[in-house]
Amino acid sequence: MTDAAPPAASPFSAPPPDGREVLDPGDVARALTRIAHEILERNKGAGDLVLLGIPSRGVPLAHRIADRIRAVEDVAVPVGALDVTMYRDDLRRHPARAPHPTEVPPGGVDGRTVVLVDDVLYSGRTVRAALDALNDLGRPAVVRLAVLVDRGHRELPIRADHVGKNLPSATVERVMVRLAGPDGPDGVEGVWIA
Ligand SMILES: O=P(O)(O)OC[C@H]1O[C@H](OP(=O)(O)OP(=O)(O)O)[C@H](O)[C@@H]1O
Ligand SMILES: O=c1cc[nH]c(=O)[nH]1
Repeated sequence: MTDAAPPAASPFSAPPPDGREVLDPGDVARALTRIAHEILERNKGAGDLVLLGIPSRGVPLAHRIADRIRAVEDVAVPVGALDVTMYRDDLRRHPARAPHPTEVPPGGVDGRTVVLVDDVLYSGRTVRAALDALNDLGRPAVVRLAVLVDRGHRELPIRADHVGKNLPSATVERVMVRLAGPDGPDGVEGVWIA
């Protein structure tokens, strides 16, 4: 007999029949507000900041963080979109992904503090692709990463600087982020996929 520790608790550790809400609209709003404040603190203000959202949900999230920064500092931080489709390392396995437009704000990224924004951080492969995509746009002074949810299970040495919520999860789960507008009310759901 062994004294093995029980597996780490997961917020959705039993197979939920229809998914389980792990963040509600208020949780999402508070997480985005905190991320905006953290970005400002770390950058000592909004100077030279550029937010680049990774499609699809990273783009509206970047705009929402920028709205919060404007409310605090009265500065309109440039926001753009960074498509990573052609930089993915699984392109051969999943060639049918539709690219989204990359939109670089006027002023570009050279010498700026670029904050990449995405909804979920999991293996880290999307962020790896984003760093390659960014490299083709210019040379930022600093690149940081903000995510609404970090669910662990990294496959690459990548970490986020600003995390809305750390959600322990099992690999047989999928974390689904819903954003007000296209997806209904804001929320984060854990869905059992095995
Ligand atoms: O860390 P990773 O393992 O790369 O996973 C995280 C990525 O997975 C999801 O994107 P997905 O490719 O599902 O596309 P979507 O944004 O259109 O949902 C999510 O939006 C992140 O971009
Ligand atoms: O659970 C996951 C894993 C990757 N991407 C997501 O959006 N959710």
